[in-house]
Amino acid sequence: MYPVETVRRASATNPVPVFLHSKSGMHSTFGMLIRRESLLQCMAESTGQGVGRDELATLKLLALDGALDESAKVSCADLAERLDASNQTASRRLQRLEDAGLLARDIVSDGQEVELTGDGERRLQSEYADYRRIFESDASVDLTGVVTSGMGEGRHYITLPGYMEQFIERLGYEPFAGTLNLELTAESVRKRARMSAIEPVTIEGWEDDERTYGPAYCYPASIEGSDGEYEPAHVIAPERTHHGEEQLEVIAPEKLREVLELADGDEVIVHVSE
Ligand SMILES: Cc1cc2nc3c(=O)[nH]c(=O)nc-3n(C[C@H](O)[C@H](O)[C@H](O)COP(=O)(O)O)c2cc1C
Ligand SMILES: Nc1ccn([C@@H]2O[C@H](COP(=O)(O)OP(=O)(O)O)[C@@H](O)[C@H]2O)c(=O)n1
Ligand SMILES: [Mg+2]
Repeated sequence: MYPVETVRRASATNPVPVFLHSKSGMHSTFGMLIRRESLLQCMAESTGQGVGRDELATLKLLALDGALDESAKVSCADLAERLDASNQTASRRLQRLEDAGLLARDIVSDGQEVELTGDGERRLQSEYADYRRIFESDASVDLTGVVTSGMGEGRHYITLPGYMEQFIERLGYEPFAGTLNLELTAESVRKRARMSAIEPVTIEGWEDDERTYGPAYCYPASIEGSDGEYEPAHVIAPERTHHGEEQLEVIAPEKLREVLELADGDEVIVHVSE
């Protein structure tokens, strides 16, 4: 068991829409997106990052200028004009984006070269996912990864009655005791953020006498191996996890290693859709 403090928690750049689907009243009276936006701002302020709506708009503009795949040259004066802001404001926004790790900058003699970092791209992907959610009803995403062995903890968590009872009721099946772990390709790690365009089934957190257990979000999926495709299954994203974004965990009523004849290193495609 790992101390809870070492656990990676969902953050503003994490695709898992933890806050949108929390049953703790986060979105009871306000529109979801407004609420999330204010939450992001508030998180940014509380961590001193200062990344809010204005900085995100700046980040989008830089991506449109080509700063996503390679560095792009910008001048503060030009940026200021396009943002309808002063030079000083434009400069401050770039600084904040850099401080928050969303933008890499290189000052050159006649301006600066900027490029979005991985976190910067993920932040925009997450915005994009929100818009897909608003405008597209049949959002789906295909993720590719290879089967890996994890820490052997999945079995423990899946079979805890506090989770199991909810799985049976909300997913309509009793999951096999464990999670199939996949190590995603670099491209799929980036694409993963698009999952937040898909409405997950929420498994709520709970507590016993000793500790609290975090919520988890289940995204409907089918799993395609070289031997065929399996459904039903769900990508499970626990709010508290020891894994990074390159690991995807999948649950299903049966042992996927057996039904799809999978072994470590085999490639599978996970089709996630509503
Ligand atoms: C339904 C579910 C709930 C979980 N809740 C917690 C939790 O409350 N605290 C925690 O430290 N880890 C939690 N985990 C995450 C595990 O500790 C771990 O990150 C991961 O699921 C282990 O997977 P592996 O054994 O397949 O590598 C949860 C996992 C699942 C599947
Ligand atoms: N639906 C599932 C869930 C887990 N599994 C496998 O069942 C075993 C137990 O899952 P686990 O999550 O406790 O173990 P690890 O993923 O940590 O190796 C692992 O070998 C998983 O890959 C599976 O084949 N199909
Ligand atoms: Mg597992």
